[in-house]
Amino acid sequence: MSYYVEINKLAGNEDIELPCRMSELASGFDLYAAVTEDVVLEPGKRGLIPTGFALAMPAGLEAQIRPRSGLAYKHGITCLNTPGTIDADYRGEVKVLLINLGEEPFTIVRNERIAQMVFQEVPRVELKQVEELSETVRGSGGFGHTGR
Ligand SMILES: O=c1ccn([C@H]2C[C@H](O)[C@@H](COP(=O)(O)OP(=O)(O)OP(=O)(O)O)O2)c(=O)[nH]1
Ligand SMILES: [Mg+2]
Repeated sequence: MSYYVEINKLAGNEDIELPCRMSELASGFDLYAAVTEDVVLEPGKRGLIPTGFALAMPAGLEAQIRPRSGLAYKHGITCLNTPGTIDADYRGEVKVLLINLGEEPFTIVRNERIAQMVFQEVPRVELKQVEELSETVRGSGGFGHTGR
């Protein structure tokens, strides 16, 4: 399936790159930091990083905000709430909640790629309350009950 998603650059962010696929078949659009000055994340600290844009997705889509593996591997930088959820009806600025799990301070500079955004289809589900659930072999076994 292909979709059109509207994107709106917010005032003051004319210089910020639009989310961008870095290769033809990349799952994610890389997101660029719209910080107005350098932000230093000390080890163990988190920060809500603006991206300078807002979206309007059609019903039935969501966007997930995911870490970039390079930043995670090299610097311990990840998304605290990964995958972040952008609802189809959200019209505010998309933001990225980063946390520094590394040992060194990490500086985020304007227009640096900090995370990626993956669009997903979301089925429309209604919950139906019942008195008893259908039986399965697994039943209520979970959390490693099949072994390590
Ligand atoms: O990484 C994220 C996660 C969320 N959001 C925005 C878009 C999303 O639609 C909204 C709400 O997110 P979520 O439902 O995860 O947060 P909540 O704590 O449940 O807030 P709310 O009560 O506003 O739904 O915040 C972001 O910009 N970045
Ligand atoms: Mg919510």
